[in-house]
Amino acid sequence: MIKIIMHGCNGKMGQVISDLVKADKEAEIVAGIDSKDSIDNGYPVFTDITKCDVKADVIIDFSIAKAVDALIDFAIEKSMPLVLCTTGLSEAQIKKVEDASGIIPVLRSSNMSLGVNALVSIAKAATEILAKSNYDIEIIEKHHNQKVDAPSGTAIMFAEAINEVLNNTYSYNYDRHESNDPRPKEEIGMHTIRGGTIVGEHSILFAGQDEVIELKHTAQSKAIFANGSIKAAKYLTKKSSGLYDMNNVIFG
Ligand SMILES: NC(=O)C1=CN([C@@H]2O[C@H](COP(=O)(O)OP(=O)(O)OC[C@H]3O[C@@H](n4cnc5c(N)ncnc54)[C@H](OP(=O)(O)O)[C@@H]3O)[C@@H](O)[C@H]2O)C=CC1
Ligand SMILES: O=C(O)C1=N[C@H](C(=O)O)C[C@H](O)C1
Repeated sequence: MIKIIMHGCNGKMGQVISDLVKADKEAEIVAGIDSKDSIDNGYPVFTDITKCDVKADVIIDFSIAKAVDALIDFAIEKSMPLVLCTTGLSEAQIKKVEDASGIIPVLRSSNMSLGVNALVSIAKAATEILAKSNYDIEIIEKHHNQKVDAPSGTAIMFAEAINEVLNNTYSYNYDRHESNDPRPKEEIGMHTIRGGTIVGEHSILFAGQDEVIELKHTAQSKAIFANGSIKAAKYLTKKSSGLYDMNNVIFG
């Protein structure tokens, strides 16, 4: 039975995970950390991370970027593996994550679903063929109206994977609201839509002469991310220090 600390336990993802773990015979949440102790979760909730003294095997995090520095310090101090799912991290925070992975196991992924991680590989293969044939690449992401970061972590993950195939020669153009020129070839357009309760949609458009190919992933519930994070937590408890992602969990 693995013992989990849920960071961001009262949020939308924290609550989905709390419900799923109740039915999981191999895992239990032993404590939560959040900004307020406003929900009866059946486990203790700490509003100050430095006061959390509960022993656990792993931390799952779905919170907010500004909480991540203290979270990393806590995970290192307690020598606890960390599954880091919060998006919108700064470059300095990403560096801090990398440094932390020299001390503890850290799994960071902007999308915990099997489908998105499979689509990243498909998008890379498509880029090999289509970018060389002068297709333009645009990424469109849609999310609910409560999301605070833009573009989504997943959109950035797609862009970085595609750009890696292109030897990192493409730049990113966000929404083009100030553009007066035709589109240069070597850019990836990034577009954000926010509305209602959209769980998460990501499209990668390859637009060529008189034809368009669209790769699309639609999240139909938050359970796909929650289940991925629980699998990742189980995986990480068996690992030594290092930086992991969902490819390690899904594809071995
Ligand atoms: N990697 C993935 O697959 C996925 C990643 N995400 C990412 O996860 C994050 C959370 O998403 P979601 O659950 O929808 O967001 P929510 O806003 O619903 O939940 C975040 C929770 O974190 C709490 N919080 C705020 N400050 C702190 C703090 N200092 N310490 C601990 N908790 C704190 C918030 O409290 P309060 O409301 O009071 O501020 C809230 O309860 C986002 O960055 C999102 O993009 C989401 C889905 C999938
Ligand atoms: O905030 C969300 O909801 C989601 N955030 C992640 C992101 O920024 O990519 C993953 C998922 O799309 C849902």
